[in-house]
Amino acid sequence: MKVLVTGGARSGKSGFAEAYAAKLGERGLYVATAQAFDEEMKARIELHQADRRSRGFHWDTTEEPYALAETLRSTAAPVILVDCLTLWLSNWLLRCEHEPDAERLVESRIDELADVFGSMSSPVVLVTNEVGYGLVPEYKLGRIFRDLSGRMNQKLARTADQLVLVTAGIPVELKSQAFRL
Ligand SMILES: Nc1nc2c(ncn2[C@@H]2O[C@H](COP(=O)(O)OP(=O)(O)OP(=O)(O)O)[C@@H](O)[C@H]2O)c(=O)[nH]1
Repeated sequence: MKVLVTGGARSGKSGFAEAYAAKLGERGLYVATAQAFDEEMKARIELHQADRRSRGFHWDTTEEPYALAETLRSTAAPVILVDCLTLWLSNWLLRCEHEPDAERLVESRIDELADVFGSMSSPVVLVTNEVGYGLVPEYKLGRIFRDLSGRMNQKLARTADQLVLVTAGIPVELKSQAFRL
């Protein structure tokens, strides 16, 4: 079962993805891609960790800002939840930003991730963001990020058995296993 959960910031997508993943298996691996660059982010992450504990979500946690494909390939966890791909993408773009072919380099990471996602036999839930609804970003890097995010989501949604859009806390199923072509 390959699930892609998408939505805007604070849409409730992480909470939904976590509850859904917990239904797919009692134990699993939570893969966090966020990095605590400042105190605000550190506090936010600690809050998430405390919140998970208080809700009785006792999965193993791993923090992996870059090597997602490798993590998915090597894990023996019965269920995997990754939160979130947008930060993972941004981590890669910032790492490659001074390379002349940054966009192509990051795109090849997306392709690698999509390949691994397609070959997963254990249930996996990936969380991503809808980033393209606003204004065209003023800076080139922002525009590249927006385009890569859109292409990444399309590639993963094509492979997913199920695509869920979360808006204002309400999950809407956009693709179900029954409609997989
Ligand atoms: N490093 C690390 N990051 C974590 C951990 N738990 C959660 N996160 C990160 O927290 C982020 C999600 O939190 P927020 O940014 O507050 O949520 P949001 O995506 O804006 O809001 P929702 O749409 O409501 O989920 C994800 O990118 C996770 O990677 C953890 O244990 N370690």
